[in-house]
Amino acid sequence: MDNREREKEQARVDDVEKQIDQQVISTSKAVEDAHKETRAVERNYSENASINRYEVDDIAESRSMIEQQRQLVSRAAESETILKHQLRTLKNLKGSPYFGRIDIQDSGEKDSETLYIGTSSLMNEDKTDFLIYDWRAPISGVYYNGTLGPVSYETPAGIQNTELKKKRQFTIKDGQITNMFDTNETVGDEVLQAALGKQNDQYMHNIVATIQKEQNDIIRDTRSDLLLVQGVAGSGKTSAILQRIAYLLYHSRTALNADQIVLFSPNNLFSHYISEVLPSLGERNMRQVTLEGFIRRRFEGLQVETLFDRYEERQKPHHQSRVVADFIESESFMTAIANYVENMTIDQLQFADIRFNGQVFFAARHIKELYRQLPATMAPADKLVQLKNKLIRELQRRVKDEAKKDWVAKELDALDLQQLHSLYGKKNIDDFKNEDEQYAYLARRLAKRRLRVIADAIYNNYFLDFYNQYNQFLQSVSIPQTISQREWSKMMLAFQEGIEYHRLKLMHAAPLMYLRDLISGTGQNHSFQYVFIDEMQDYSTAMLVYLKHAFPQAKFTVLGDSEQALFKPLQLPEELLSNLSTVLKAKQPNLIALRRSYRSTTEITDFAKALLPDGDQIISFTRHGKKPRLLVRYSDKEIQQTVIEETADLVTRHETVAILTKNQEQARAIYQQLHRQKVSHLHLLNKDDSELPKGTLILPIYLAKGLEFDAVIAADISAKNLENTDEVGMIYTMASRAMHELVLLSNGPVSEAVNEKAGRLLTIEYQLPNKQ
Ligand SMILES: Nc1ncnc2c1ncn2[C@@H]1O[C@H](COP(=O)(O)OP(=O)(O)OP(=O)(O)O)[C@@H](O)[C@H]1O
Repeated sequence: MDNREREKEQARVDDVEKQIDQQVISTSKAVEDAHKETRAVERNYSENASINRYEVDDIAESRSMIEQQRQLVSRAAESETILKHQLRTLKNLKGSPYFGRIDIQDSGEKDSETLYIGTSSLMNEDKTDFLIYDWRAPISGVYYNGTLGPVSYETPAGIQNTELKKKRQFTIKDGQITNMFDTNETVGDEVLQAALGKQNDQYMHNIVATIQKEQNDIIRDTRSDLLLVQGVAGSGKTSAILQRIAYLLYHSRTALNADQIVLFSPNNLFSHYISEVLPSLGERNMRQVTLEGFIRRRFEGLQVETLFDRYEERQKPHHQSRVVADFIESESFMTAIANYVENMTIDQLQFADIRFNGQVFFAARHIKELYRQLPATMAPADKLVQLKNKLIRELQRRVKDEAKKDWVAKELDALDLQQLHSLYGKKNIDDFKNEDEQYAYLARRLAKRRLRVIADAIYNNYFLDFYNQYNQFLQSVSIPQTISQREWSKMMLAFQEGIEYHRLKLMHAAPLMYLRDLISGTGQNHSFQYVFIDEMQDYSTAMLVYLKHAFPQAKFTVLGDSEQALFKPLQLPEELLSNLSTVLKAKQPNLIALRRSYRSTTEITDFAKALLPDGDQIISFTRHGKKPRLLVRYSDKEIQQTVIEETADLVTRHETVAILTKNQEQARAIYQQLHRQKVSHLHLLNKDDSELPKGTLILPIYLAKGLEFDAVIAADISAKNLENTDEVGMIYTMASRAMHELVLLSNGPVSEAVNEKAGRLLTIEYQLPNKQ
């Protein structure tokens, strides 16, 4: 491109930067004024709200005045928020105001129109012209999707046609164009290469400037109620869905807010890693939850096995039979639960005593009797509400009786002055005729206070024993022929024992939550509009059924890579979509496959894909680096020495070096070795960590899911070490975390997962066994 063109573009950038500067000044001033205004109306409001509180005549008048004032306060606060948001947007644009330009010509028009595309829209000061178009605006779709020539794009008014005459890409840094060229491709490889060649960062970056066509399809899909993204490691699944969230928020400003979107992320490290993407696009973060956090909140007081526990458990040679777990985690098991609840008789319902001070307060038999008195035709959930009302009324009556009991008298005697004072509430000693009246009052108050635990128990359905109920269900459900009665009984026993010790296996979580919700009519949240699930291969079908039940109004976007399933068999994407559509009751399912892998160098991706039987479908991105190395050692001592040497070498070139292990125990052992060597910036990560520091990180592979590092050392891929795991999935996942360099270590003979083809893509170094 000639220099004149570049100068013209630079002049435009200069001009836009100047306008941004001016708008930053005027908006900052406006923010300041708005803030003063908010403070003023707030002050006014609090003054008005405090006067006339006692004169009855004035109450109505002052109420309406206060309401008016309240509206003023909220309006003032709202305009302040909007201005602050504008200021943030301007600051985000500053320095790098846009990354794309399209020239389009509508039919019948003499001239073409030039539009510039950036992370958000910007108008000139007098609001007559768009200086920058938001990347999410309908017309911007053309930039990502179209090749030169006739193109169409979707608008709220329908499909529009136009002709794309030019597409230009820019890299602008600190207000200077550092790179610019015209292209006919989606986004030229050159810019993408530059973006991918950078060092890994503590936070994931947005990819607006370089979104690829298939990713754009994911981002702009607003029709599907189930969008399944099956993408190979490093293909930008996570990046694309975060952009998708930004897109959805932009397009439904009035109907959707960030609180109505929830992302199930694989672990806390990941949540932290992606937390800057949406703010960098001027949007608020959606809610994030890990499966563990979601379950923990629903089983208070119980220690539920986590995915991580389960990974560790499954590596042990004699873990529990998969057939039983597969059945419990299946859709048909959940259907059996629904049928069981629907046909349940009163006699099958498992009521429990509600106890107080070590004694039965409401006996299970009594509660059942109350339940029996309710109309048989009433829906179970309604019946439960009625039952609770009855119990609460009875509790209120019994407060009086309890107040006369000894324990109340004893407790009253033991109260200090301050406690006594608080017990009086609004009354004081002069309000009572005599001491008896005063005592009766205090006793009632105290009894009521203490019995609040019973009210809570009623409210929380503690009078139903869901564990026992589930146990009954396990006894009654018909089991498939593949499972022997012995295996089934063993599992039931383990379940009961677990409950005794307040422990629950993860496989029981979804069915138990479902059973509890269906009986109690609770647990559903209708306000969520979108649920995103990352690393879906970690979710059982039963859990997905439960999530659909828990978020009945939500559209689902589900991401996964079955190759990274560390313990599950592969499933074809189409088969998966069909299963998921049933499970999630989808009417408009859609499947998008991502085959191009962006994260790693060509050499690393080529090795990783050679491990897979159907790896040929993966397309490596052309960005070259060193061949991955395989270092084979034959003793613990030598392998330890190699870890130390390789780490020392890699940290000279990279900011983050991750040593990935099979499990936490091995991670801890390596940490101790390196710690003794005084390796600096050394971090051992575990599942409760939520920050991703720079330096040398040691972590088990299941915690590295979704993350990426400049360099990776796979600590031990020997056949012996990876026994009892899905060796291919394990090595594939480890290798695909590396952006620039990969070193594989093996203590003894290498796992057979590294087949001949994969082996040829490595630089292999053997150190012969030490014969001493
Ligand atoms: N269009 C793009 N432009 C620039 N970078 C991209 C693009 N797509 C993906 N990347 C980069 O590739 C890397 C991998 O992306 P991401 O983590 O979203 O992939 P993923 O499919 O979720 O990976 P995995 O399943 O292995 O965790 C990230 O560094 C991301 O920034």
